[in-house]
Amino acid sequence: KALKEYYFNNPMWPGEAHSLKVEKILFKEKSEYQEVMVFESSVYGKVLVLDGIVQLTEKDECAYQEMITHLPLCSIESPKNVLVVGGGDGGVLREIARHSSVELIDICEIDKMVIDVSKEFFPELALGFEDPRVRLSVGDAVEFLRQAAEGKYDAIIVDSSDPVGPAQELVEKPFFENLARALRPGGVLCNMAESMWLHTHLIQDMISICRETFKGSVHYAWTSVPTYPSGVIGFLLCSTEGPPVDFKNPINPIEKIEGALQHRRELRFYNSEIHKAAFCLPSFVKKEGNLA
Ligand SMILES: NCCCN[C@H]1CC[C@H](N)CC1
Repeated sequence: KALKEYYFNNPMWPGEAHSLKVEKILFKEKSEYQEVMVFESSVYGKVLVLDGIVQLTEKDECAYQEMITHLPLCSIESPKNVLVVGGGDGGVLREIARHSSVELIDICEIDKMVIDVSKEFFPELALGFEDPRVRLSVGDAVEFLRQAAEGKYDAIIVDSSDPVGPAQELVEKPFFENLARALRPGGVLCNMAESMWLHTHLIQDMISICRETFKGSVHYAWTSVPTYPSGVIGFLLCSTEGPPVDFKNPINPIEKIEGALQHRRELRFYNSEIHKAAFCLPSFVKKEGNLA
């Protein structure tokens, strides 16, 4: 009931709610930043909820974690230094670990409770923290990016929650400018970019900021995540000035990376065909948001 009420009043999707039957609440506490809850659902396995918003479910998390990771990493020759902003559940780390060329995985997550809860209830995601290449910083990514060395990373993945809580600052221009500064020439950013059904204005604002900040290319891609509002979620793929990046044709296909498909947990959603398809947009999206 509580989950439903919040959805009807949530500014991100006013007037709509998507409900899951709660079999059993497994964890519910307030961290320094948000309310963290885990419950057992009837058909989607365990569910992680932050401030009443579904972050991931065991059944469909593969679509989001695999796409947000491999869309950028399969678009550049051999990624070495990667940064994750957010992603405290560990799912993106699990996916980055499939890329044998990667030598350093920095992650900056603000809420330690999310990490601890994932380790307790979502071992299939938290296994991402076990990779020796992972270097964890618990803190505010805005500060982390201010301090980041110029041109340090080949790829940055912003796996954030919605910009209505701790992640509010992650959609503002100064943050994108620091993301661009921390990337090498021809480096790539993949940013969670909400739903094309619900958030075209927010997406347009982010695209305008990115077009000014990233002098390479800026593209919108999307995937299906049944437990997110409207059932889809998008990603902004940006590259900095330098060697051009063709996001729509993966030059580093996952199928050709030794051991990638089976590394730790089998790849369930992403493949090179769905990579290309992800950039195909409905007409209203191309028209409305000049998201071509
Ligand atoms: N790392 C788990 C996914 C976090 N991404 C967000 C979850 C909530 C959604 N409304 C938007 C994406």
